[in-house]
Amino acid sequence: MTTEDISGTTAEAGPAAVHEQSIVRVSGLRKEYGDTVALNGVSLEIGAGEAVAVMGPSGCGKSTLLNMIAGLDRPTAGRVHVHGEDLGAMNETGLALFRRRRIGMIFQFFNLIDDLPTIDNVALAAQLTGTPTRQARRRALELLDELGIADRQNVYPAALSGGERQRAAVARALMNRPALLLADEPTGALDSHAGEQVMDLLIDLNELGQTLLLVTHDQTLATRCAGRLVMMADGRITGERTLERSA
Ligand SMILES: Nc1ncnc2c1ncn2[C@@H]1O[C@H](COP(=O)(O)OP(=O)(O)OP(=O)(O)O)[C@@H](O)[C@H]1O
Repeated sequence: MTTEDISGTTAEAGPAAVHEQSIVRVSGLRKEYGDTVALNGVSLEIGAGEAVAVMGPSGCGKSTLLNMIAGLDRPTAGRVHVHGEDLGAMNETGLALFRRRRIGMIFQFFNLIDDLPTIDNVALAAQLTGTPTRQARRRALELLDELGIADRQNVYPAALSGGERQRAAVARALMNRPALLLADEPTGALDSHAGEQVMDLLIDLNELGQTLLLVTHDQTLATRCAGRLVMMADGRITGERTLERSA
């Protein structure tokens, strides 16, 4: 696999460029849901090419942080910059465009569309940004091929295994060559073998230069895939450390 083939991230974001350029800059982030303070002053910077895992007890604000960085929800206070863009300065249309073009997301339960064959689930991500159908399907097929599931292109999600579904979801997330790949418990619904495959895939992508932010309860996933671990509790970052990737 080459960087261009799969992540589409160019050499400028390769391992040598780690930290030279911030992909994520979050400062003083606060998020309230009624009386609940989900985030209470979170600041975090992620350099190009980094793989960062966020861990912490249930309800500590991990998914809320991910959602703010993805522009899926707006903070009560604080700033989020992704790839140099200030999310707070964007209107809803701008945020939707930003998400489609700059962010790839994978979730525990894949979020594939049941009524679309695998290839169209993947291609749709590019079609929504205006890429012509033929071109989008061509890239979708290339990605499915790189991820080892090209033979499943015409199968509907219900007939895919868990690991194949997550691979399809990764392909969809990579369609628009995102600056940032966000993963929320990406192995949470998978058996150990499929989980291993998805971990290997995330490691490969990061080694090719893809910046990765991962939320997980799974210590193995964090230590295998990430180079930095950020610990959260009660809506705050309580510590962080560099990880030696355990291959
Ligand atoms: N849309 C929402 N409306 C109201 N409260 C919310 C909403 N989203 C999150 N919360 C609350 O904010 C807090 C942080 O939730 P969040 O989902 O970010 O935690 P988490 O660390 O990701 O948890 P888990 O590990 O269980 O997924 C929790 O108290 C949660 O109940």
